[in-house]
Amino acid sequence: MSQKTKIAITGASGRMGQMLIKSVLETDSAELSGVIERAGHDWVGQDVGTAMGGKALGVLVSEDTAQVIAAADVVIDFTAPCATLGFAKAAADSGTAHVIGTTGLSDRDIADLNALAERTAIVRAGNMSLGVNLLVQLTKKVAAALGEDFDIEVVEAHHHHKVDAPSGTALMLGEAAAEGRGVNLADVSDRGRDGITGARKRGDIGFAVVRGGDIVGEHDVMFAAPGERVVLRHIATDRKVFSRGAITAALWAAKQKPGAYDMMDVLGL
Ligand SMILES: NC(=O)C1=CN([C@@H]2O[C@H](COP(=O)(O)OP(=O)(O)OC[C@H]3O[C@@H](n4cnc5c(N)ncnc54)[C@H](O)[C@@H]3O)[C@@H](O)[C@H]2O)C=CC1
Ligand SMILES: O=C(O)C1=N[C@H](C(=O)O)C[C@H](O)C1
Repeated sequence: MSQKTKIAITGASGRMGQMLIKSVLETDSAELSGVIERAGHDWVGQDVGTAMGGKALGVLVSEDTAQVIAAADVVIDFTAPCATLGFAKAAADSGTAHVIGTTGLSDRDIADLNALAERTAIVRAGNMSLGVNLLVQLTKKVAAALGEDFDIEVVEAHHHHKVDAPSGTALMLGEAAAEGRGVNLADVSDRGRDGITGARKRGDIGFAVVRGGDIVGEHDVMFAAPGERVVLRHIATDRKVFSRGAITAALWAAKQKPGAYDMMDVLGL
């Protein structure tokens, strides 16, 4: 019988942390080897199953990042940028593969993660769902096919707890559109319209952000020309789509050499 992949989860009490724990438990080829929460959190020291309101799982919530990560084949991390960098250092030190869903990372954070990926496999994506990664590919193709007569706007909507904007997914879609057009997103990105902005600049890629209620995650890429519009849309209604993608990435990452990977590598898209 082949051995199960040992998976550790960070941010155990979070919206995604809890969803990821459930997804690991539903995966026959994986076992939950440990869970981490930030130091001083109420859940630390409790059985994670009972902390989540269910039956005991025999896994205690730990604040000992290095120990939990070293004991795992792969750590899945959907938390916050400052925490993710610390987890990545621990994962590189122990050679544990690292799947990162955290968004809001700065260019500097990403450069630091790429350096750490020389020591272990890191899979990072602003969205781990199959549908969004397909949408990224479609966006690149449509942007390459349509010229600058089509203004590109990325519109995203999320729940009122979300702390970063535009979403990681919106930025992935913007990057894909820019790549399809053969331009750098940084040169054409328009992220903050307010007041007398002047007319839209031809070739810009605009971003618009909605925050409200319990919206799981919705993304439109609009190509708007005089007389017609093409709209590519993804709507997530259940966080399971992200956690299932992350488990697929984790099982894949555990077998990879050190390197920086994304969901396109995992899914072969
Ligand atoms: N890539 C993807 O497919 C997806 C990414 N996300 C991203 O995942 C992240 C988390 O989202 P949610 O679960 O909704 O947030 P949340 O606020 O519900 O949970 C965040 C978790 O991180 C922990 N945490 C925060 N700061 C920490 C620190 N300094 N050290 C240790 N732990 C810390 C918190 O205690 C909490 O358990 C966000 O960046 C979000 O954008 C969310 C869904 C899908
Ligand atoms: O914070 C969220 O909830 C989500 N974050 C990711 C993002 O920033 O794109 C992915 C998903 O849309 C949900």
